Amino acid sequence: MSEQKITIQDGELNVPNTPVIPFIEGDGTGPDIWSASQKVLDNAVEKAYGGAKKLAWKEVLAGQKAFDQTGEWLPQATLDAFNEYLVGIKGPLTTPVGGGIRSLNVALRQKLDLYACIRPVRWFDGVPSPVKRPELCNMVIFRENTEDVYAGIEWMHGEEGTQKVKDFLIKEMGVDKIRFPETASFGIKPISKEGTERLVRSALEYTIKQGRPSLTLVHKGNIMKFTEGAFKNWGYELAEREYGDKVFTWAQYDRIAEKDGKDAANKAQADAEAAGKIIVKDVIADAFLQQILTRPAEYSVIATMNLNGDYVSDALAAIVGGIGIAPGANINYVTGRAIFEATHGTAPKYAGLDKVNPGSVILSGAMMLEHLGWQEAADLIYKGLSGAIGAKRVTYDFERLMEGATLLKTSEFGAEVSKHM
Ligand SMILES: NC(=O)C1=CN([C@@H]2O[C@H](COP(=O)(O)OP(=O)(O)OC[C@H]3O[C@@H](n4cnc5c(N)ncnc54)[C@H](OP(=O)(O)O)[C@@H]3O)[C@@H](O)[C@H]2O)C=CC1
Ligand SMILES: O=C(O)CCC(=O)C(=O)O
Ligand SMILES: [Mg+2]
Repeated sequence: MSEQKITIQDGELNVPNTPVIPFIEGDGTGPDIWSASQKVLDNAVEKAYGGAKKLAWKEVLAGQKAFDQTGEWLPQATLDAFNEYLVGIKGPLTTPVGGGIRSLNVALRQKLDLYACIRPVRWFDGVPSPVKRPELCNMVIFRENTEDVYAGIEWMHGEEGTQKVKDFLIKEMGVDKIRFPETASFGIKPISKEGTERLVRSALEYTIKQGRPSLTLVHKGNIMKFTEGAFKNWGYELAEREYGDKVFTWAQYDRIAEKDGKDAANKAQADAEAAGKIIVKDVIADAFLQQILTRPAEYSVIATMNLNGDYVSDALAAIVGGIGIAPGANINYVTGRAIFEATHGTAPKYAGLDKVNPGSVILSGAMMLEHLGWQEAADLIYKGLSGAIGAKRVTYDFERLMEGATLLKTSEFGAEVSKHM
């Protein structure tokens, strides 16, 4: 079978039977996880299609391996490959704290304009959880992936440029609220209408397609009024303008309540729900983080900005069993470009030990197969993973919390997933 490129036409992917899929192995635990995951993906495709379809893997470099081999952390050839082949997958890449290179993960998302980070959070039967009813947590996070403080526009105290920024703020803009101006560093948080609208549109399209009941805009708009507050307002406006016949928003609720009273607003919402409309609502981020523990069933699809999405992803992953089983995708729905990756990082203390859970990358691979339209292969992965967990043959993260479980290495768990397909 000859290898071919995935292409896109009129917003639809054309997926050949042997698509070239660029992959980054990743830093830290990345190589262990990738090696196990790649085998699971290949086995699922082989079993689903009996050789009629095959993933043609193409390794591309990023992170430490790229630096060692090319002197660059993120070579242009890697970006070119993701641009050319459209759909790829990656292991985690290390980002130093407080200095050094900026995040390569963020750079990939920004340079390829992968504006939506989609992280489904669902519980697999038998996975140990810190809450009593983990099955009530069934959410899909749509995290804006290119803006916010992740733009990396910041100035370190004492460095060139910081004085200029401070002078501009204080002298030209009349800012008098910088508590310790002599020792302050500064950061900028850009949130745009375009960025918000394309993210919320993607989340709403997903909500409609999946028949989910609600979309919640998570923000800290009470404090950051013109960035996070604007996200909320632009989100509601977009929902009403483009999906008016399919949604009922809490902005509409407020307008009805103000004009005709709360009873009328409650009735309008109940009527909308009865008519199968999607409820578009919002919640302030700190309240959301407590309600995902106390009332998780009230939330379904979540749309939020970059930093909130990062925090919320790990918090929700913990509820359904932790970061070892938390997949994700970075997608641009217009260009068709996508890179699938786990929510977790490189877990450096476990690097090279063949120890950590490959579940997040395996499930990210299943998301990739679904994105390609290879649902049969994705379903085999869900079946295999459920089977391995059901047999209580799991990696350390689950084994330490499960009674009567058998401890497996990363590679052994991968093989166990394949066995149960
Ligand atoms: N997209 C990406 O590539 C990401 C990269 N990073 C980067 O990764 C590096 C390390 O970040 P850190 O904050 O330590 O976060 P990590 O997610 O790498 O690790 C934190 C903890 O999560 C648990 N964990 C992580 N991965 C797994 C796994 N596969 N199976 C089971 N448990 C797992 C471990 O918990 P325990 O100790 O309880 O065993 C680990 O100590 C940083 O440089 C960071 O920037 C971070 C997030 C995403
Ligand atoms: O890029 C990084 O190192 C961290 C990214 C991260 O935590 C995330 O995307 O969830
Ligand atoms: Mg994170």
